[in-house]
Amino acid sequence: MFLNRVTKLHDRIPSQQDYPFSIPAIRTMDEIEIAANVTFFVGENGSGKSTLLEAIADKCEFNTAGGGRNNTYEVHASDSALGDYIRLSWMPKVTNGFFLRAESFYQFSSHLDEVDTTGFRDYGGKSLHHQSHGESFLSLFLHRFKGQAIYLLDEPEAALSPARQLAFLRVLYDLAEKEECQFIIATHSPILLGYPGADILSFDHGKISSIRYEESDHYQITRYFLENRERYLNELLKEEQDDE
Ligand SMILES: Nc1ncnc2c1ncn2[C@@H]1O[C@H](COP(=O)(O)OP(=O)(O)OP(=O)(O)O)[C@@H](O)[C@H]1O
Repeated sequence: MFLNRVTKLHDRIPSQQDYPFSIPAIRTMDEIEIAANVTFFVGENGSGKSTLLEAIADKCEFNTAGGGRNNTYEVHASDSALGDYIRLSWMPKVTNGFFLRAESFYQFSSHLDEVDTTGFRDYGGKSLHHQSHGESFLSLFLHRFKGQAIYLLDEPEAALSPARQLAFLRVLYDLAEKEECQFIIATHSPILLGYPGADILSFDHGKISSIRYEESDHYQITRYFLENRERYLNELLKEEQDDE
């Protein structure tokens, strides 16, 4: 493990009312201990997961649109709003890694087409544009990701079928356990969250706190839905009709 703590620099904050400090979990954040090789950020939409992940990518000097340190290309050059207000503590420090952001992966693939001179050696042997969305993600994980590095992934499940999410768990295991790579992953996937031994940090209820897998909404709602689909749908759709 490399990154072991993220500290918010309280004295520098200009206003608690403005983004990103208007987000409750970011406003109340003090210090986050990163306790495992695989850490998940979970929480409701808008709870601040991407904001913090992007700030960590910024401090790692990765391209905040997606990529590693050497990937500079123009795409909504998003200056991290939080990056200047956090400090990362390392033991030891690593500079290798990658920030995966599903929404700008297309632009990253175009950037790679322009600069690659290796026959896409680190990306499965062909342009990412010539692979499906899910295939290109898995190629990245399988070929580009290696030891002594930190990987920041924002909703990697976006492109992956349930079967490929399981395949990703296997890749994650090999990288985290055998190569000792570190991962921080923002996710809504109850499959990915099931990774054994991961630390799950919830951004819900206005604070960032470590929770058990079974405590996550993702696990509870998915489980309840699968076990009670008819009743659940009846209630849900009836409520909508009643509302009309
Ligand atoms: N550049 C910005 N300026 C102002 N507000 C922003 C900006 N980016 C995000 N926000 C707001 O901050 C909140 C947190 O956004 P963020 O993208 O971090 O959430 P998230 O937990 O990653 O959500 P999701 O699960 O939907 O990806 C949201 O309410 C969003 O509208």
